[in-house]
Amino acid sequence: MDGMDGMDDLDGGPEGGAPWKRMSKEELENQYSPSRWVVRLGAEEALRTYSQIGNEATKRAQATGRNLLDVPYGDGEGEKLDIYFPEAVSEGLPFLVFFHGGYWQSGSKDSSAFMVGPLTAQGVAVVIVAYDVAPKGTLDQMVAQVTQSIVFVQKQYPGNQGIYLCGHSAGAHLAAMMLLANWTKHGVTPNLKGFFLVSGIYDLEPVMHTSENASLLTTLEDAQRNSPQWHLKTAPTQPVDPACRILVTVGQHDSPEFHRQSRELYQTLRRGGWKVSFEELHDVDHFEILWNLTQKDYVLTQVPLQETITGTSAHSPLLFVPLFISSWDGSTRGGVGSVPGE
Ligand SMILES: N[C@@H](CC(=O)c1ccccc1NC=O)C(=O)O
Repeated sequence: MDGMDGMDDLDGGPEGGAPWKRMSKEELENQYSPSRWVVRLGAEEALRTYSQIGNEATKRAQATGRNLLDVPYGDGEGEKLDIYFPEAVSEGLPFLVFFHGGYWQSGSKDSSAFMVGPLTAQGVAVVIVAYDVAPKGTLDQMVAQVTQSIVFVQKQYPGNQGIYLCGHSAGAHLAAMMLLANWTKHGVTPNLKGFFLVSGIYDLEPVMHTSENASLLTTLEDAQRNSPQWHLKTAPTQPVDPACRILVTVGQHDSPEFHRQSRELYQTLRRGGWKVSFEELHDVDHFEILWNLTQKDYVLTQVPLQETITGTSAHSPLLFVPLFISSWDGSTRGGVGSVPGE
């Protein structure tokens, strides 16, 4: 079940120092440019397709279901969220709250409703959160906004059947930062039941050294303060709800650095006592991993698998899991950090 011991030391490794520290500037740049690793499209085309699929999914979601759009969760202009409800009215709904990616400097809630169709069809309310990307927002502000959005959902829907956080890429970083949140400060403890962390970055130090993102993080202190991997390693946290689960996923075609980031977060969380699973998703890149979430069929066809992996009821938003593993062909299960039956 383990098999990964000895691989999780951020500053360890046979030659000493994290692997990225031995990379040339160009190599580091390459490792942290997800679009350079796509296999079926060119980089530009992949980014364009990603926006297009996100836009279309959002238009569809807004036109077909019950929703509340541009709901303010704070006083700031950018502090808005969209809520998409399932058709069946129910007292206590599970909520999936999604944070988009875009390297903390692009992306928007208006093109990120990828998973709304399949999840609302399964009885899950989906919340897509906007936050102030750079240069308007700093990382500290984005983390504060995301925290506030979750507090808002809990206060607005105190009878919810669980809040499940999902983030992609930079959004997975923001979701993972919520593992460290001090909720008592906010006067409410959200009913957090699960985290779905998709192709995220959890140690921000290497990002400091990439051109595109240098403006986000100017000091090592900024990077560490905003690195869930760093905090969880030095001061492990505990879930408020012991049943809370975490799924850390990365696409097969994500870069080796993205793989390392996910694996190391998984290992640190496992050591800290969290109920965490790791999945490398077969034959998907950094963007396709999210496109798959628009595909309703996967939910319906993979229910038995979902039961196996999560051990939860068929009406749980962990139906998300089968979406993630939609292209699973049997050969990647049980691979690197996966914890069968957990
Ligand atoms: N300039 C980046 C863009 C990028 O990383 C990205 C784009 C859309 C959604 C998520 C992304 N990555 C992490 O947040 C790239 O080379 O792919």
